[in-house]
Amino acid sequence: MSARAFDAIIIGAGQAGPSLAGRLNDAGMRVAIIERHLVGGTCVNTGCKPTKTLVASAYAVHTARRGGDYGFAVDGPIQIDMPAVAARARKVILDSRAGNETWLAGMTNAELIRGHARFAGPNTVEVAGEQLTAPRIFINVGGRAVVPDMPGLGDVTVLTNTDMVALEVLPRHLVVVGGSYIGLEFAQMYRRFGAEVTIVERSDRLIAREDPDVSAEVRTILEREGIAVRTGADCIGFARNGDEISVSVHCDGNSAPVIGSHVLMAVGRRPNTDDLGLDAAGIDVDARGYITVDDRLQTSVPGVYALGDCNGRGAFTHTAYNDFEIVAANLLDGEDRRVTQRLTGYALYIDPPLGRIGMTEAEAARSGRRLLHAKRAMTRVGRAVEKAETQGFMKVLADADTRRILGAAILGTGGDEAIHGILDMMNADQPLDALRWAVPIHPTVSELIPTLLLDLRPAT
Ligand SMILES: Cc1cc2nc3c(=O)[nH]c(=O)nc-3n(C[C@H](O)[C@H](O)[C@H](O)COP(=O)(O)OP(=O)(O)OC[C@H]3O[C@@H](n4cnc5c(N)ncnc54)[C@H](O)[C@@H]3O)c2cc1C
Ligand SMILES: NC(=O)c1ccc[n+]([C@@H]2O[C@H](COP(=O)([O-])OP(=O)(O)OC[C@H]3O[C@@H](n4cnc5c(N)ncnc54)[C@H](O)[C@@H]3O)[C@@H](O)[C@H]2O)c1
Repeated sequence: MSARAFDAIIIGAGQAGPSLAGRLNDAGMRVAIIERHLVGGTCVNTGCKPTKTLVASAYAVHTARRGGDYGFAVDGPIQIDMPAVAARARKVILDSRAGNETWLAGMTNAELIRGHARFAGPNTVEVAGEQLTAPRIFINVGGRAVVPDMPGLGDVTVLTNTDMVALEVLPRHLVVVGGSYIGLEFAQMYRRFGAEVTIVERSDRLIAREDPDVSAEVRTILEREGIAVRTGADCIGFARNGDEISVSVHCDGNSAPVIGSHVLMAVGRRPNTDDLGLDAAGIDVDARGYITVDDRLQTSVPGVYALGDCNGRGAFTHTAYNDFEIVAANLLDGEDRRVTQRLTGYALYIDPPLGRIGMTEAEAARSGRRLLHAKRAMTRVGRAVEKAETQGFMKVLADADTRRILGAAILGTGGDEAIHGILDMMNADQPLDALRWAVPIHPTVSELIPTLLLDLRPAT
């Protein structure tokens, strides 16, 4: 087997790899970046980008159906052209992927190598019949959908996010197993495209990592659109039912199974670390297969780093990108950036979206702090009223002694954007009082953030 030496090897061209290749390339290092499938990884090809494109199509359809709320009528039922909807998502994927490929091709010191990479030793990776060596290796291999061994699964065909973003037909009835980010986003968009939709969730509430009032409001929003929600599903199993699939939900024997034409499995993701030869390099993983890293993202082997979803320290595009920023700043800019300095915000892209940052109420209560709390319904937000999008609420939690915000949720129109006002304040480590004289723009959702902070009262 031939061997080549590089200054750095990057495994995976997802959300951290290409940006890191760019910085190392600019620093004059000879870089190999290895990709076994599609440049851009999950976010570009089967995750954020196609789903948010589909969410936008579904929003447009939904708004058209609500014409009466805005003073217009559409002549006849709204016709959905699913191949055209899918083609729009495909174009966004292909443009983004091509942009990434062109960017990589323009890096004069970096070489994109196509193939599956596997460690042969601490400094050695095998790919496409070659051995590559480098003193620094960066693992950015991401993850994939979990399809657990559930009763009857071998007898039916189920879909994952990868299949869903390429679907060109409208399911008669989509059964979504898993009521968290992936499940909820697909459930609402397919309901809006016209499918019957049932969500089957094992926990006793949807998106169970959030506070119970968030879960309850999300459920109300989805049920209002005609989505059936079956929580506390203790007996999920699958069987063929003619051309369709029967999904059992409860063990009690009284509740009917759901008969669906399509089933989406959205019960979590697992890291792509099982076929990477990590043993050959002595790189440690945890019980769930995530690569163990220190605060600067170095693995158990000096010189080998793990970035993005595969290190279990984040599960978002912005956390993968921030991993790149941390590693690049430490290696190239003489900084000392650490992952524990990161405040992770995120959004759930149902409509209206949920913007989130910091602690939930349960986490804040466990912290033992004296808490302040404020909540405001979106019916009391002028911008939401004007847009006729008044579902949801915004709420904030603060520490009564330090007067720092601990966490916030904005479940409402523009919540994914407005949450940044709070996110930025938390990052700047400013007290609540810093917003006392802020003059936000009217009419916005953000303009209610200072008002919300003035409403803070001791939590009961
Ligand atoms: C349906 C869905 C919607 C999402 N929506 C959002 C969202 O709205 N916002 C958000 O922040 N996040 C979202 N995410 C999460 C986001 O996509 C991931 O957090 C992000 O892509 C992680 O980036 P990464 O670089 O760690 O891995 P990835 O993007 O998965 O990239 C890893 C790359 O490594 C390659 N690879 C793996 N193993 C090897 C190997 N042995 N050799 C060579 N190459 C290899 C893979 O082919 C892949 O290209 C979503 C995810 C899904 C599934
Ligand atoms: N908007 C976003 O930023 C966004 C969107 C989609 C995905 N993502 C990322 O993708 C990751 C995965 O999302 P996800 O929704 O697949 O997973 P998840 O881990 O967030 O939720 C999995 C859900 O499935 C349920 N579940 C787990 N095992 C089950 C089983 N055996 N049977 C029945 N139900 C079961 C859980 O109770 C949970 O509700 C997220 O962590 C997120 O970071 C982010």
